[in-house]
Amino acid sequence: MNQIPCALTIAGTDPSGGAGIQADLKTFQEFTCYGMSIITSVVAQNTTGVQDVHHIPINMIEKQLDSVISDIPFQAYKTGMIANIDMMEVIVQKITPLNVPYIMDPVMVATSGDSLIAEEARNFLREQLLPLAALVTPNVPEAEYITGESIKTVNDLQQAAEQIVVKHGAGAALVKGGHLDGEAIDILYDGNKMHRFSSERIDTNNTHGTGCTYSASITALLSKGIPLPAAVKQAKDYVTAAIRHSFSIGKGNGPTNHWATRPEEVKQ
Ligand SMILES: Nc1ncnc2c1ncn2[C@@H]1O[C@H](COP(=O)(O)OP(=O)(O)O)[C@@H](O)[C@H]1O
Ligand SMILES: Cc1ncc(COP(=O)(O)O)c(N)n1
Repeated sequence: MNQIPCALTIAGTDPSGGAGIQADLKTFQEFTCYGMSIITSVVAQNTTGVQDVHHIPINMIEKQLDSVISDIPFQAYKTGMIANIDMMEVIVQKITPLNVPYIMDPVMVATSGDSLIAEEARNFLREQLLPLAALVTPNVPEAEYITGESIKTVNDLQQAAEQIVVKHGAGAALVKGGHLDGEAIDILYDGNKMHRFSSERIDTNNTHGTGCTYSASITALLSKGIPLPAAVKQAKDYVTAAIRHSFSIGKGNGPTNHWATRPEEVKQ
């Protein structure tokens, strides 16, 4: 057994450092969790949008997974951008035997509006990957796709969270209200209880990578054995501070600030 908590992310890259693998590893580091990463796609993107995408060949994704899984135990892992069905199939095959929490950020569209996964892969993601997840963290458009229902209110967030667990088979669902108006309210349904996490809405365009940062924080905390509602509460506080102190760098939606609120154990 490792002394240090270890977490793995399986996702695409962001050379401008705000989203994807880069955001995940920065977040793991801030939570004093040893971070590892499997790259699915190299994405030419920045704060203004996605310029191009190069998908890593399937056999290299498989080999990367084998390299990590055969060598270093980890206590939680997450997926972000998985662009097509072939990638999803190899990931399902490799992760199904793992007996640690799987956090799925069902990444479909970047903050800039660019699509990050093939149209036909969305269905596969919902039918094959989602039921393996201990937690899935959709934003409003993603939850609308998964449930087929439109989401406009907090009540709709609650219904979507319940449906994603009861009907679609995720262990728990955290439906994020970042795309609604008013307070930034997220709803967690853990199969037993509805939990509500809210913060004031911060007036900023710097929200590039907020979803990646949030799900990576939860993954890091779960790798330490922190129970799910407490992990989401701490992660919500972290991402809110990271948005509040976000950087106005770049020409578009700037990135979050990972140094804004260091977790307690780091401060001590
Ligand atoms: N302007 C904002 N002010 C405060 N919190 C926000 C803001 N925008 C998003 N959030 C929060 O950031 C987190 C990520 O949510 P969201 O932006 O919906 O996800 P995604 O990046 O996947 O689209 C959620 O906790 C959401 O409530
Ligand atoms: C490789 C990659 N993965 C995910 C996102 C979504 O980012 P956001 O957290 O802003 O929704 C992104 N822009 N790029």
